[in-house]
Amino acid sequence: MPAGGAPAGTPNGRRAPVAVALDAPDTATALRWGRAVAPHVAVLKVGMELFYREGPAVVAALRAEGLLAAPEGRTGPAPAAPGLFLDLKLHDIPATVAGGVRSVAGLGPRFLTVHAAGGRAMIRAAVEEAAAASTGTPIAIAAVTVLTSLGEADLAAVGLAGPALDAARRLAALAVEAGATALVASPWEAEVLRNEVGKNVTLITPGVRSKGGERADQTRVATAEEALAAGADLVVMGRPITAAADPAAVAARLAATLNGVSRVADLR
Ligand SMILES: O=C(O)c1cc(=O)[nH]c(=O)n1[C@@H]1O[C@H](COP(=O)(O)O)[C@@H](O)[C@H]1O
Repeated sequence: MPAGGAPAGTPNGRRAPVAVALDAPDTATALRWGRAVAPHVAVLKVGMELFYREGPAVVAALRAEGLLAAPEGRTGPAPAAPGLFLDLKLHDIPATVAGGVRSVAGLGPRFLTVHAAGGRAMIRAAVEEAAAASTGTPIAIAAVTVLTSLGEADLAAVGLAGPALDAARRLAALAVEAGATALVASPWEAEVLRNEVGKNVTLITPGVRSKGGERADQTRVATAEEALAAGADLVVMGRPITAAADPAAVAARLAATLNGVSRVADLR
């Protein structure tokens, strides 16, 4: 049992560097999934489907059950519960984005997403507001580079100069320069981005699937092991876990497999 009395997610007591996307239609479903996976993973992600319907109350409900760490910060060498990844993908004029950050800062997210394509001033506004409004654990502004659902033809269709790797590099550099301390990209870009932004930026990769697994709407995909080996700190997984017959078993298996692969010991 790790210090702090947290349940052991992996054989050595570390939580796996996985953010489970709770893309649930309601709080009851999110709580059910959260109970199943929280003992095994470092982060729970609340995104637009759940947050638009349930609002801040869903975060309070997850915390009330001990499924999310308290916003005040660490209580010991091992986190008592997963951290909150609030995935709202803010993308608007700087003042509006700053207002959005201010409105959710009290929820104590460990990560909060903005679209890097919103530009330097917007990202800087988010970063500054996050620093000013944080009430506990610092909020990392995570800039989403090129969505993992997009392929090369999609980039061309929206007028984003590709290939995806170049677009991700460009957006990552801009975001880090504007103060973002986390980046979201596909596993395909992880190695290059890691080399370019250094080790102090948290690299988050969605688009994670098992070998031959159902891609659904994802395009630039790899396995969790591949993503971590390429330099990711945290992999995001939703449906491969939450749509499984037994999400707890899938999360436990994943945690056991990833134990030892991760670069960061107790991400949260
Ligand atoms: O910001 C994200 O988390 C994100 C960025 C991205 O480029 N691609 C992406 O899939 N995501 C999120 O990661 C999760 C992936 O879910 P699954 O495809 O079900 O594993 C979803 O909640 C997406 O909103």
